[in-house]
Amino acid sequence: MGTAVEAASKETTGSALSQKNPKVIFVLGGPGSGKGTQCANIVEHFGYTHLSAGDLLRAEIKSGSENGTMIQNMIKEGKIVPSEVTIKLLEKAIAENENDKFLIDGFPRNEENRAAFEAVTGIAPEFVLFFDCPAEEMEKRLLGRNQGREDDNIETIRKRFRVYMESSLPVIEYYNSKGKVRKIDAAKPVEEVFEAVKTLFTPVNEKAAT
Ligand SMILES: Nc1ncnc2c1ncn2[C@@H]1O[C@H](COP(=O)(O)OP(=O)(O)OP(=O)(O)O)[C@@H](O)[C@H]1O
Ligand SMILES: Nc1ccn([C@@H]2O[C@H](COP(=O)(O)O)[C@@H](O)[C@H]2O)c(=O)n1
Ligand SMILES: [Mg+2]
Repeated sequence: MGTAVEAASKETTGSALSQKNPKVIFVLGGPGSGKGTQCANIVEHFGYTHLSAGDLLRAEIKSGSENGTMIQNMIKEGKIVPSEVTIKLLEKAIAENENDKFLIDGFPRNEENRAAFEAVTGIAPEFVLFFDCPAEEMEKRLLGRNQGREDDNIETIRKRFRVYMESSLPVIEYYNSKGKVRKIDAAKPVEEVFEAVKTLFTPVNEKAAT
């Protein structure tokens, strides 16, 4: 059977993205750090398409897919869904969109996600936008989010924090060692965070003119 990465790389030639060379930015940070909020701002100002891995998984549950029950159970437990499932959803979303620049939010969440995405798609991110926020602030935001998410309860939030520390931070460290991480202080108010984000998306010549 082999590892997920081996299985994934066998599919590279048949990747749904073989006709496309998209520009990808990974948007990472703890649960509730503000990834979705800031992605919406970036979409509005800079013309990217936002793909949230969590939203794609939740849509897959709603669609009545055969993987729905498994995904629902993993989300309830704050666990990471196997890469092949999430990568297929991301590939399809990228392939079906006419845009060629994407914010991939909440992915890669662990080393398996990272290595399998690279093996399947051959895509390396332009950079990794990392929202750095203290756990107490993230907990407060998640408990106040009020969007009816099944994982916004204190028990699941604690599990998600553990997975973030153990599995997701090492991925951020990996990209940091490659000089790809752009760290933003995400504990500030939304507008201030976006001011910092903007500087990463504004071309250098435009910055000089202002
Ligand atoms: N800078 C901020 N200051 C205060 N509240 C914020 C800030 N950014 C986002 N929020 C609020 O915090 C909550 C979580 O934000 P958001 O959904 O963007 O986080 P996320 O990183 O996408 O979380 P998850 O990983 O759970 O999807 C939302 O209710 C949002 O309105
Ligand atoms: N790469 C991913 C991303 C998310 N999940 C699961 O979805 C949950 C919610 O994700 P958000 O980004 O919307 O917070 C997350 O806790 C995981 O259960 C995943 O498996 N793989
Ligand atoms: Mg989100």
